[in-house]
Amino acid sequence: MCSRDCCNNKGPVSRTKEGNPCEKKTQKQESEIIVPTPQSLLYPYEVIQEIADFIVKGSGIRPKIGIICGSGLGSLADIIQNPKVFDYEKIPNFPVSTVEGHAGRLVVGTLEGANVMAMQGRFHFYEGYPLAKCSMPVRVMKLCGVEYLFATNAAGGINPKYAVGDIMLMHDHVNMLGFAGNSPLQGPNDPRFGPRFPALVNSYNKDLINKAIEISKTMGIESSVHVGVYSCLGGPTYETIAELKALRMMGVDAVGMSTVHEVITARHCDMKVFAFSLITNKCATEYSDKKDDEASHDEVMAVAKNRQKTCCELVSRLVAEIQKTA
Ligand SMILES: O=P(O)(O)O[C@@H]1C[C@H](O)[C@@H](CO)O1
Ligand SMILES: Nc1nc2[nH]cnc2c(=O)[nH]1
Repeated sequence: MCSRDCCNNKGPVSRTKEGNPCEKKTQKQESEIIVPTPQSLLYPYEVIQEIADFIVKGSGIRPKIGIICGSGLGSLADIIQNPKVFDYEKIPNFPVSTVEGHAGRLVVGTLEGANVMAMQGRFHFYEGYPLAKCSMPVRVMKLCGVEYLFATNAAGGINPKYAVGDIMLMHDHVNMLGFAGNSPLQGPNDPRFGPRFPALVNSYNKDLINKAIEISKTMGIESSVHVGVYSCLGGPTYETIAELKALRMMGVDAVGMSTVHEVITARHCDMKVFAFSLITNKCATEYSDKKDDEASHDEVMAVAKNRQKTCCELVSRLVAEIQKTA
């Protein structure tokens, strides 16, 4: 609210580059101008290092594989042996999870003999966090020693061949937030993390995709496992029919609200990436009055709960493969 008697503006005073137009500019006011912090400066290297040291010292483990649990897939962290659990609130400079199905804990331990750390709860853009904050834990993983990122998510299936409960191994993405000029790497680049202009072709490790396909055959689930393209939108709304049609025309097979900025951050610091979507709902691409066509978080959570055993087995077996060849 503007406090000047001369002013009729009773709304919130917005501090733009030009300042409040109804106040005379003074020297002091110039210094009050708020310039948004570039995303890359939100978590400087030293802060990430501090968080990583806290986790490595606190757990006594240097993890090689980092796992991000998607909505309703927190059980991927429950299978970790000898777990050392860190609540996000207790980790210095860590955000908190605000979404149902994302517990807000970091679990460090072993899986199939490999040292791993898992985020039971990720951060989303729609929670109000900038992308660099959403993907900051990936950099923490890197400085903890992580070489492989496993990112999982719940997603809507746009490809008409996909059924609810299927798994889509991600082999590429369409970065819709990036199209709009938003990136976790926006701002000055710190070369200790990676290069100014990272390439993203081959972001999704082909060997790991092939291994996962082989594993799906031994598990007898190969007919419900696909390889496809994921796209991340800002959320929290699910998509309109027109948006889904447009995404399908662009070659997108599954749509969600996460993962892409984590993958960008991981590739920037040269981590090997494996990612999959659990198809929790089918996205309608034609107009109809059916209530069934409406996505809901309850459905997402219920399907994830039903399929968590399969997802856990796929992840454990792939970790075992990596450990075997280490
Ligand atoms: O964290 P993920 O991407 O798995 O969660 C998806 C996107 C939203 O957070 C939520 C919507 O139901 O599921
Ligand atoms: N954007 C988006 N995210 C999801 N997460 C789970 N299902 C969906 C969906 O249909 N759309």
